[in-house]
Amino acid sequence: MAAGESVIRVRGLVNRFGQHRVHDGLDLDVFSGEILGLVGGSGAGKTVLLRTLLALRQPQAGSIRFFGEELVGASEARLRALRQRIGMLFQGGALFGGLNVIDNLTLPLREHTDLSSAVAEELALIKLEMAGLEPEVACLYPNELSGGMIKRVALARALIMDPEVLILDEPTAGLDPVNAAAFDALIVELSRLLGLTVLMVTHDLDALWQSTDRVVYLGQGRVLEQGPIDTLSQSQIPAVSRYFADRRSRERMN
Ligand SMILES: Nc1ncnc2c1ncn2[C@@H]1O[C@H](COP(=O)(O)OP(=O)(O)OP(=O)(O)O)[C@@H](O)[C@H]1O
Repeated sequence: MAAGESVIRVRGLVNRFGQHRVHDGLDLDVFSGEILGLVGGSGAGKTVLLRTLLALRQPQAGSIRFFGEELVGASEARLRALRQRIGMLFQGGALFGGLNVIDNLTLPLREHTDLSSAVAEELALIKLEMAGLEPEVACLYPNELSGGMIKRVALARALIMDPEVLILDEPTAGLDPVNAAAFDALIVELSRLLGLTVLMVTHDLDALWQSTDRVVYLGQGRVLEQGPIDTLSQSQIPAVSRYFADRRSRERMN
């Protein structure tokens, strides 16, 4: 897909819980090769949007195109094929506690490919290295890993099927500033190296400044404003400027 084309194109998205319209005609584009930050106040609908993009939830109305293909109403077989082109890093890592690192990493390969165990393990070790981890980590269990290592293993697993799009839900939440900055730098490096398109939900101002090409602010069920972070952080829209002022004062207190 050429740079500048929409990898994800959302139009007129409506998500409703009873009378509560979380998304009310939301339009969003994620362009090929960009790192897009998604922000918004608590309850703005960021998680519901990610779940809808991953087809874990059917919206009440609207269109979602991934790589030009409509996802809303697609067959389970088509969704499986699409999901293989998307890497997802959930908050907290979502690693399987009963499996060691190498088995967590090779699980998607065992489910979706016919690769031999030896090749799958070789690939997993390459992804571990890409995520900045030593091969010795492969035989550890999740409860033997630090918070930063869990994020990196989860990132290695998100990359295991060579996705074209990476979706990250608060990737640096819970990390100290040094580990968070290192993780942000890794995301930028991998995105450039692999030509990945990245959609990242984050409240972390440092991550927004260091990593993103563009930021989208979600509010009142729609995209209220979008642009580079220096533009957004000086927005004249009251909800957006309040959000950034609030984040700045929280980060000063930490
Ligand atoms: N399964 C559900 N049933 C009813 N309401 C829901 C459900 N899931 C989400 N909501 C509502 O949808 C709204 C958006 O929730 P969502 O989790 O997407 O917010 P968010 O932007 O991710 O917030 P935060 O930054 O606090 O994580 C909230 O008002 C929430 O209560």
